[in-house]
Amino acid sequence: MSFVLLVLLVVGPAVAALLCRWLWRRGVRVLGWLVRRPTLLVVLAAVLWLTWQTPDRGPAFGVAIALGVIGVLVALRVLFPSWFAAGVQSRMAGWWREVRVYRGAWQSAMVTTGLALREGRELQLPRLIAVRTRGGIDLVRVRMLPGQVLEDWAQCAPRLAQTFGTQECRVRTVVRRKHDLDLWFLVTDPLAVDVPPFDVDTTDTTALPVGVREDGQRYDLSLLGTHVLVVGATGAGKGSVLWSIVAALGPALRDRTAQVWALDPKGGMELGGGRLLFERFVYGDPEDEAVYELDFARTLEDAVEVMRRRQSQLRGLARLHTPSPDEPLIVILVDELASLTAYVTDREAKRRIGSALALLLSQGRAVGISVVAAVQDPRKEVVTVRDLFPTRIALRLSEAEQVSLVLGAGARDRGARCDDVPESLPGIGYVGIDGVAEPVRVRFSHITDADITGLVARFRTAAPAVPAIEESAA
Ligand SMILES: Nc1ncnc2c1ncn2[C@@H]1O[C@H](COP(=O)(O)OP(=O)(O)OP(=O)(O)O)[C@@H](O)[C@H]1O
Repeated sequence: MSFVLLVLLVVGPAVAALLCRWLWRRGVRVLGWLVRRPTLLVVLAAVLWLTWQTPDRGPAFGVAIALGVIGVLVALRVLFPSWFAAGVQSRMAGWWREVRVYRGAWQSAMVTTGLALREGRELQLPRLIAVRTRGGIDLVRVRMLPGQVLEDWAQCAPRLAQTFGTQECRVRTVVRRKHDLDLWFLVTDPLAVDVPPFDVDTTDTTALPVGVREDGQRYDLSLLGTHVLVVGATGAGKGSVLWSIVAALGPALRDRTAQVWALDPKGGMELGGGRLLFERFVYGDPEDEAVYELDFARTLEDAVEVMRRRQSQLRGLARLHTPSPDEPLIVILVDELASLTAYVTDREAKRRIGSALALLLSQGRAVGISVVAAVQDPRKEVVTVRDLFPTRIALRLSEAEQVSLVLGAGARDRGARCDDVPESLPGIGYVGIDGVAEPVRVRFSHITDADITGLVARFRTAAPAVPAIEESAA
C-alpha cells in the first residue's frame, strides 16, 4: 500500500503537469478559434451578460435568448445569402479585424511608413474610417491627410502589408471621394488554387465568366466592343486566357451569335483542339513560309471586308453593332501575335497583315469584330499595334518595366506586380481596361485538354453559319 502511495506521490505531479499543459494548449487553441469567430463571441458574451443581469431567471434564460438570436441569423443567412454576406458577415468580421488587427497598430504603422504628419508636438494621423472583410480580403477605408495622394500610399503598400501581417496590400481610389482610399489587404489568397471552368449558360458577350478575382468573386470579361491583348512570359498561362474566353463564348457559338476565327501561327498546336468550334482555323504550313504567311493576311483581309460591309449597313442607323445569328460577333483569336507582326519574313505578307490588323483594331469593335491576341514580348517594335487594344491582360512578366508597357504608367505602383507572380501559379494576371484606374488581379480558368474535348462536344454547331471555312495547308 505504502508502495502504491509512493508511486502516486512521484508519478501524480508529473501526470498532473502533463494534463495541465495539455489543457492549456487546448484552451489556447479554443480561444484562438473563438477569436476568429466574432459572431460566436458576441453571442457568448450576450449569454453571460444576460445571465449576470437576470440572476433570478438562471442561465437558461440567457441560453434561450442566444439560441433565438442564432436561429434568426441562420434563417437570414439561408434566405438572403448575398445580403447576409455583405450586410452582416462582412461588417461583423470587418469590425472584429478592425479591433484586433488595425486599430492597435494604426498609429505606429502610420509613423513608421511616414504617412503620419508631425506639426510641432501634434501628431496628425490619416483616419481609419471602417474595415470590411470579404472573402480573404480586408477592405480598409482611410481618409488621407491634406497633401497626400494615392502614390504616397502605394509606395508604402508592401510595408503596410508586412505591418498588419497580410500577404499583400493594394491601394485603390474611391469613386466620388477624393480624400479617401481603399486599402485591400490580402489575408489569404483565393487565387492560390486552380480555377475550374465555369458552367456557362449565357450568350451575353459583355460579361463572359473567365476567372476569379482576388476577393473570391467571379470575374466577367466584356468582349463586345473591345479588343483584348494578353501578355505573358513563357508558361505564364496565355493559353488558359484564350481558352477561358472560348469556353465562356460556348453558348453564343452554339446559338451562332458569335463565331471565332482562330489564327494559330504555332502550327495549330495551341488552338487545334477546338477546330470544330471555330468558323475559321488558320494555322499555316511552316514548311511553306510564303503561303503560310499570306494565309493569315487573307483571313484578316476577309474580316476587314466584313467590317466594311457592316459599316455601310449601320451608317446612320446605329453606332454599335448588335450580334445576331445573321451578323454574329466575330472574335479573331490570335496565339502569338508577334508571329504576325514582327517575325514575318515575306514583306508583302507583313505589309498586308499590318494594315489589316491596324484597320480591324481601329474600326472593328463598333461593328462587332473583336481581336483577342496573345504575345510574349510587349515591346512596341514587336507589337506595333499594342496601344489599339482597350483591354490588356498582363500575366507573369519577366521584367518589372514591362508592366507599364502593358498596363500603363503607374500600374505597378498600384499593385500590378506581374514580375512577382510566381512560376508555380500560371494563369494569374492583372486586367487593365482603358478608363478604369486600377487593374484587377484575376486567375483565369484552367482549361485542360479534356475540358476542350467537352467544350467541342457541347457547343459545336452542326453546320457552319458562314460557308467559307478556310483551313490552310489542310
Ligand atoms: N489558369 C491556369 N491554372 C492552372 N494552371 C495553368 C493555368 N494556365 C496554364 N496552366 C498550366 O501552365 C502551363 C503553361 O500554360 P500555357 O501553355 O497556357 O502557357 P503559355 O503562356 O501559353 O506558354 P507558351 O508561351 O510557352 O505557349 C501548362 O502546364 C498549363 O497546364
